[in-house]
Amino acid sequence: MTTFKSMPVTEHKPVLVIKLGGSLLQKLTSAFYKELAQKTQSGQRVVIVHGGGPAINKQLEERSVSTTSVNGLRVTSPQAMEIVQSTLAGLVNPSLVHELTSAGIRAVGLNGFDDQMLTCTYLDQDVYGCVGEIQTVQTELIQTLMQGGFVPVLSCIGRTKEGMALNVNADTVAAKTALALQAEALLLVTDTEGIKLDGKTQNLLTPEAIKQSISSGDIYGGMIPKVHAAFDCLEAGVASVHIVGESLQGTQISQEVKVH
Ligand SMILES: Nc1ncnc2c1ncn2[C@@H]1O[C@H](COP(=O)(O)OP(=O)(O)O)[C@@H](O)[C@H]1O
Ligand SMILES: CC(=O)N[C@@H](CCC(=O)OP(=O)(O)O)C(=O)O
Repeated sequence: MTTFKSMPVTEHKPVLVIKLGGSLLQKLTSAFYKELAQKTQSGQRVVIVHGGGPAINKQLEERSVSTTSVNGLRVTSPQAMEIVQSTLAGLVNPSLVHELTSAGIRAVGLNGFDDQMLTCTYLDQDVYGCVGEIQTVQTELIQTLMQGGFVPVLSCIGRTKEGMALNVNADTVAAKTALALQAEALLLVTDTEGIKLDGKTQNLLTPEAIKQSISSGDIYGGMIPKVHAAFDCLEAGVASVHIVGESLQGTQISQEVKVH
């Protein structure tokens, strides 16, 4: 059961949580950053959560450390965890913050250790090693930064109460953060323009249809943590969840199929 600690709400401005997948971080165009800058400069509150799977793979390979994946999650040994942490917090996060600030966005890099933001337990140490299950999202720092006009940029490193770093899938961090902030919308931005079935991007899918496509193997791998993140949010009241490409076009996941 995840608990959320947040500030007493004095003003409730809508928040948009945008998760940038590692698969597209290197490929983001200046048009994308410009659009994001326009959103933030118009007063939209934005929190960015990022992954970095390909960058982690590169660093692991350079150090000859191999990892496997179970249910779309990286099985993370203590040795791999050091590389995950140093890659996400030391390379990917500063590089993204640089791109954002260059586009005029007042971005501030964070990870789950900052003000004890993401407190985790081990998901299942025997199966996954150093992978975290988020127990608490402390939003006070994020809220304070947004009130000051900054854009928090959060990498998906969690911490145990004892101060051990744990690897958390970035889609899950984005979903839990959206829930804690009672965000109006969650955008999971990835390298494909939404969920494709039979080669076609689906504009709208229900959780039921997605579960069937997972069983049939039409939704697999890195898409699985994304759709689970979407289900968690929809169940808990984040009204709008989208899996999109860089153009911000793609698939909306909704309990209801709209009839036009
Ligand atoms: N039905 C599907 N439609 C689109 N992509 C899918 C589907 N099922 C699995 N995928 C895979 O999910 C990938 C996106 O997940 P992932 O690589 O983890 O991205 P990110 O780094 O953005 O989190 C796509 O590139 C694609 O290979
Ligand atoms: C536990 C787990 O799988 N963690 C992910 C964290 C990075 C991530 O989620 O990056 P993407 O956005 O590129 O998928 C990993 O080690 O790859």
